[in-house]
Amino acid sequence: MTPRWLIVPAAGAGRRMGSECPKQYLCIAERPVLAHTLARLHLAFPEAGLCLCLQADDPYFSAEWVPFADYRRVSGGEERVDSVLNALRAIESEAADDDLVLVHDVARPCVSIDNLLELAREATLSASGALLATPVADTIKRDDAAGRVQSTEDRRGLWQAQTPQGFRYALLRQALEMALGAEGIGASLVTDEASAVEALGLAPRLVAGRRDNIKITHPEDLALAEHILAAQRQSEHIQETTAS
Ligand SMILES: Nc1ccn([C@@H]2O[C@H](COP(=O)(O)OP(=O)(O)OP(=O)(O)O)[C@@H](O)[C@H]2O)c(=O)n1
Ligand SMILES: C[C@](O)(CO)[C@H](O)COP(=O)(O)O
Repeated sequence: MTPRWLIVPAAGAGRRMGSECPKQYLCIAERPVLAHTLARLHLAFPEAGLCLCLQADDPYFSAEWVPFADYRRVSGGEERVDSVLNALRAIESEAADDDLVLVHDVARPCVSIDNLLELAREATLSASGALLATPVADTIKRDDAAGRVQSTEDRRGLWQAQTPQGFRYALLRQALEMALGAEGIGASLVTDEASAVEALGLAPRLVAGRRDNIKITHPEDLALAEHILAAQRQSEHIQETTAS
């Protein structure tokens, strides 16, 4: 099932990147990260409605990077999860309770089409939604707040969450309104949409994704993303050549 709505949080400041402009506007292969991410989402879900969360005074954005016919610009919030809730509120009058909503970080331009389609399928089948994730492949250490190892964590059963994460509109709206409400767990603990749904006592499905669906966060991630996108383009070219 193709999602009715795509929410793309793109209102972050990119502090950990330390660049002049927010990381979503840094260029890879002569196009901003934002353009790559939106193009990838459009390739998978051309008919979806896009809600793009941007800083209200974002001076970098250009509509030329938006391939979607149906798109809305939504003001971002203080935290990532606030931006997502703003988008859900913005489409309230148009959304049906069982509309499938996918939320995908603008900072993840390398997500594969196959993973996007598989996540949408699993999110459709799971009443509690679904998220892309990868099993932890490194040993996990917990520090003692003084730069030393306090403990080694049992990594069995641990996953690194990615995006997209997909849920029905009514469930995601209820989960975020409750998590961020006066009695909620608060934005600092809602670092992804799934955690708000889990706070309702539900268990979203984990969908094993590719490890190269990286979130561009630190300076070294940009060159890595550029390499991944180049390799994906080469692979797609080879597949097209073989098919023709
Ligand atoms: N108030 C916010 C904060 C983040 N994001 C978006 O959420 C995604 C994941 O957040 P993160 O990687 O933390 O981005 P930043 O918050 O920009 O990075 P930093 O924490 O380094 O400032 C990004 O696409 C970012 O643009 C958002 O829409 N609104
Ligand atoms: C949503 C997310 O990408 C899942 O791993 C991650 O939680 C975003 O965290 P950030 O600190 O807002 O980058």
